[in-house]
Amino acid sequence: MRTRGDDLYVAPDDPLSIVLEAVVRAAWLLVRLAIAVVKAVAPNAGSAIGLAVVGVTVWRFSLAAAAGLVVLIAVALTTWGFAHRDSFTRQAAPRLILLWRAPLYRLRWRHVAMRCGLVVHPHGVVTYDRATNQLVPHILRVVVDRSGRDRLLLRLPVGMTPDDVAAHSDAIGHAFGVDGTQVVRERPGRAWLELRRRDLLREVVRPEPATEVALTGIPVGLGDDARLWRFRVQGTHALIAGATGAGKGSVLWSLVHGLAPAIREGWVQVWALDPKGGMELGLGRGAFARFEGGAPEAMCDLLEEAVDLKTRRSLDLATHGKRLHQPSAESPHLVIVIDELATLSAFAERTVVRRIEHALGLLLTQGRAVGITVIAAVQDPGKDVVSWRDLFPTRIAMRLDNPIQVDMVLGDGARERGAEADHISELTPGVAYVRVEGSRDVRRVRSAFLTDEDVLALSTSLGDSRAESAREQHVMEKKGEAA
Ligand SMILES: Nc1ncnc2c1ncn2[C@@H]1O[C@H](COP(=O)(O)OP(=O)(O)OP(=O)(O)O)[C@@H](O)[C@H]1O
Repeated sequence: MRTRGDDLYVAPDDPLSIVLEAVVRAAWLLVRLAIAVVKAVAPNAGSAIGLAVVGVTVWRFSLAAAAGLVVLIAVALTTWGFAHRDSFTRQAAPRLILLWRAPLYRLRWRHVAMRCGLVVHPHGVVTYDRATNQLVPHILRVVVDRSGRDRLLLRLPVGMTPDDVAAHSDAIGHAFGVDGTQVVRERPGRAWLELRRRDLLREVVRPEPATEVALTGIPVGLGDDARLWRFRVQGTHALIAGATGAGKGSVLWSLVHGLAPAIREGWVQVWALDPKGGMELGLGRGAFARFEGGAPEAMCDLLEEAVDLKTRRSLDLATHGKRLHQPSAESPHLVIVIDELATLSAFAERTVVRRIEHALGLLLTQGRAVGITVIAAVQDPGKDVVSWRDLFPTRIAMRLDNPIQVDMVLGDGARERGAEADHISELTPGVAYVRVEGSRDVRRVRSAFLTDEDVLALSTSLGDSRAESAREQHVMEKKGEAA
């Protein structure tokens, strides 16, 4: 006799039950996928509107109508792309890419963050069931910019800092298949994670035509954010560190190129010291008001002359009750360029070494307010240079040999925050990392490249204009004497 219980009994290997279970599981998976897609798409207005329009078209009309709409939009965009490539690349391309990339980042983010170890490890008892949701950063915004970077604005969970994100950013970059990453602080509790998909700095950067000069920011190259790299000259000293062939020379020449109009007008002067016998700076010596290339005593004398100038200017400022020097043709801003700081005193006698160190120390500690800027290049930031390093507010790390040198130049933790100067390729001389003024963040840049012909032309034109103004001054003096 069969009981009620026998009727309900279904054998585990019953084909019908297997199919039913598979259907239920598939439906559940689809629902979860749909929820995940909606959650990933919803925060991005563009993707959300696009999805909604397609959904409504299918619902109100038909699938074919929705497909037709998509094809129509695609044809319109392709025509725009062919007809006006520039405006399409500038305006449409980043927005279109964002439509699919933003949801994709959101869909994969939690999994990638957990796998890469970007997780807060809670202390004490975790009572909230879904606590893991709060242990990885939350993506607040995704931005795709024209320079080939995707930027994710993260809200950090309690217990996590931007440095923690930076420490795991390399692994996250690999997971998303990008070339490089960088972390930039936004405000407390938030940080931008920048993922570099295309490297703007792979191409050689040509110098901008030098126009009006502002000593607070001379354009010397390009940043990987597609903005100009501006080099502050006023009120600072700069140390440029890079292995041989890293492109230190191109930073110096780009700077002289950018200063050229002011040099012509006479309110900026560049004095150059090239301890390597003029190999680097000698080519364009016409650009410099003073040049010494090799003899330690002569270089020392030049530095001491600059110290005398500093003393005179300090007295002058004090007499007139001023705190800051204003450059003018009578009292030009002085830029002292030293091509290899470590060899400046390497071959000098002890007394000369002491004089050089004394003069350099005075210029670095007291020169800024009186319109004197020292810009020194160095190959090995470890050797003999460390004692000077802290006196240079602006520091630039070009290609370096090891990660320790990066922190030595840019400051502790700079390497971890993305300044991978030891990973700069030998094939991209001129690429460097610089500290962003007023913050601990670093920026990746490439200096503009002036060929030897450019340097010679610059040197000749600046040399000629200086000779011309010397002639004019001589004539004026003669007239004055005659009167
Ligand atoms: N910004 C740049 N863009 C493209 N190529 C560059 C750039 N800077 C330098 N180069 C190339 O790299 C070579 C080496 O550059 P440079 O002499 O400036 O390096 P350096 O760091 O001054 O080396 P060293 O310390 O040995 O003098 C140059 O001859 C030039 O061909």
